[in-house]
Amino acid sequence: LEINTMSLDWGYTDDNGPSTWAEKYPLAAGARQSPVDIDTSKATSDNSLVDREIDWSYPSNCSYRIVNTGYGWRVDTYGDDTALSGGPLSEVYKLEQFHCHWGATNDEGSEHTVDGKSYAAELHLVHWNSEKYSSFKEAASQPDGLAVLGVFMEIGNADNAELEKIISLIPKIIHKGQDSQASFDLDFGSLLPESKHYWTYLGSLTTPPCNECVIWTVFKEPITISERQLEVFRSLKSVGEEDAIEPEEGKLVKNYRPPLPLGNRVLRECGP
Ligand SMILES: NS(=O)(=O)c1cc(F)ccc1F
Ligand SMILES: [Zn+2]
Repeated sequence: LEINTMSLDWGYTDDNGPSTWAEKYPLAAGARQSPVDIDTSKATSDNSLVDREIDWSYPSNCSYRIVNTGYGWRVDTYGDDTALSGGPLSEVYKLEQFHCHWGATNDEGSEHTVDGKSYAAELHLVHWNSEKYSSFKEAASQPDGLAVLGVFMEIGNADNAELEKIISLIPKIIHKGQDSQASFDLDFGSLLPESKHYWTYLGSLTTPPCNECVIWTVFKEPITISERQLEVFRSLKSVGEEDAIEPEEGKLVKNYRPPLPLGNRVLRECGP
């Protein structure tokens, strides 16, 4: 008798959420985990980052694939002519993908918090050290393998026009496993805040297997998205089309990991 419990290995519900991850993914209990609460009084602005602003160059027109991972949407880029350098980075990193985390209500949803404050959502642009390693997969097993840019998102009256290009594709990927190929000109510059001021620290992937391979750079200034746009995120489903469940079930209303202790890690900042 084979019972298909279809239970996810991990997720964000009470029985498979962040507090249970370490049972199957021991790295989740490590001392260099992400996200963290950014205690601004602990941030040091030593001279190591002075005039080392974070530099990115992304293409204006590119083809992308957006996929419903079951944990949210993810846009896979074909990071050929992308480059991230400067700031805390010693090498040039290539953009692999970007995705988002959000909550069921607007007073939660970001993964990093600032002095205990959550934002409504958080955008992650994931890069890998293509100077030292030969693939994203290999880089994800190295302590300096990945560089993730974190951008806080708060609710404003206006839609975010760049994000709208992605949101318009979400109705095509409502169910887990669905994907959509699109080539659109995405101005990444407007997915990032005007100010380049940031905090940086050494951390991990915020989902299992929680590898401790990320140099995190979190921008201080949030970007704004509209409530409607955030509702579209929440309309995604964590189950496949074939999983017969009630229409309201399986909705991805939250996919963020709460903060872990910074421990004795250094939190640096660049810019006021
Ligand atoms: N949320 S994250 O940016 O830490 C992340 C990036 C990946 F490429 C894979 C898993 C992750 F959890
Ligand atoms: Zn993420």
